[in-house]
Amino acid sequence: MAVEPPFFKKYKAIFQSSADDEKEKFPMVEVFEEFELPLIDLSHLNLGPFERQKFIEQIAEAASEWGFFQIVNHGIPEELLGRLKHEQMKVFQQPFDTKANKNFLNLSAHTYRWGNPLATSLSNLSWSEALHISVKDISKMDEYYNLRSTIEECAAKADLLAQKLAECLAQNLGIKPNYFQENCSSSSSFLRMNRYPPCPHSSMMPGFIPHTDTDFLTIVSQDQVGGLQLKRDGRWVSVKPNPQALVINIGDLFQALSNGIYKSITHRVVANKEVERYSAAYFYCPTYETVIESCSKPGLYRNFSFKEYREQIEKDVKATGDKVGLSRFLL
Ligand SMILES: O=C(O)CCC(=O)C(=O)O
Ligand SMILES: [Fe+2]
Repeated sequence: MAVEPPFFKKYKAIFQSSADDEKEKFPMVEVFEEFELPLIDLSHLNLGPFERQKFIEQIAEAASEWGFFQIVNHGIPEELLGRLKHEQMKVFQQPFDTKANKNFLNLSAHTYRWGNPLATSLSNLSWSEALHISVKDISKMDEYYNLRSTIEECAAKADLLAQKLAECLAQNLGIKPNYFQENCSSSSSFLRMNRYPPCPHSSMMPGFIPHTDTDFLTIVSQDQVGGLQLKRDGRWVSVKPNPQALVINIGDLFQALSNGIYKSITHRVVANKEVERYSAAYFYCPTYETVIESCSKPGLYRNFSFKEYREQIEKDVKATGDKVGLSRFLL
């Protein structure tokens, strides 16, 4: 039984119509270099007040200059991340028909995504498959015990790490220390496992379309293949994989909360031509009722609840094929 999603079959018309369209040919190859993101050592947080302050300044600078950074000594054991990848490989090796079944893993119908249902051209067709799981639903996954328990363990560890980072970033802005404890519950976040099959046309189409993340911050564990790119000064920059590090990026909600000081940066993934790539991302989110309000005045954005933000995105994606995002909420 076939494992790979039927990209060519489903998107036949798009592949045919773009075959002789010169414009479509090389949208993915304008990368100029592989970049090492700011690399920050989390163990400094526990060395005393001076080191802690230095750590906070470092991540705050990375969050405002880059919107992205990497952390080492992050407290999520390498063994656990290895186990997650192993389980991830196993689950994506299931037949496509099994993965696409609406009851797959006993989770909701939209958990499994492949390609982009709204793709209109190669440039907005994602050559990847993903399992997007709400943390509150993990306990329902009773059939795949190892996957479930591994995800559970990862989500718990990632949640603590996300909270720690968010609190440091907030402290730098003068936001009260318990802001995240009050507004994020351990089940308001999401975990996404991504798989990028080898892509014969990786110079023509993204593995994951350019986007910003809809959360406070994201923790990404990527394997050695590479392909994650972020937009900096109008150019695409590749993030060099570092096996010891986790990638952290600021999401839309922290950009709004920080009144534009921290940047939610557009990023994408380019799939590899020959080998598959895996990544897992933890999206640190508040409860739906949480109202996001700029921490300083005058605010760049009007207040909005997380629920309103998600609903607006859903509307925009349906209407335009893309998320409009924070610019909708500018004052
Ligand atoms: O695969 C990656 O490295 C990043 C994936 C990503 O940006 C996402 O899942 O939002
Ligand atoms: Fe992302």
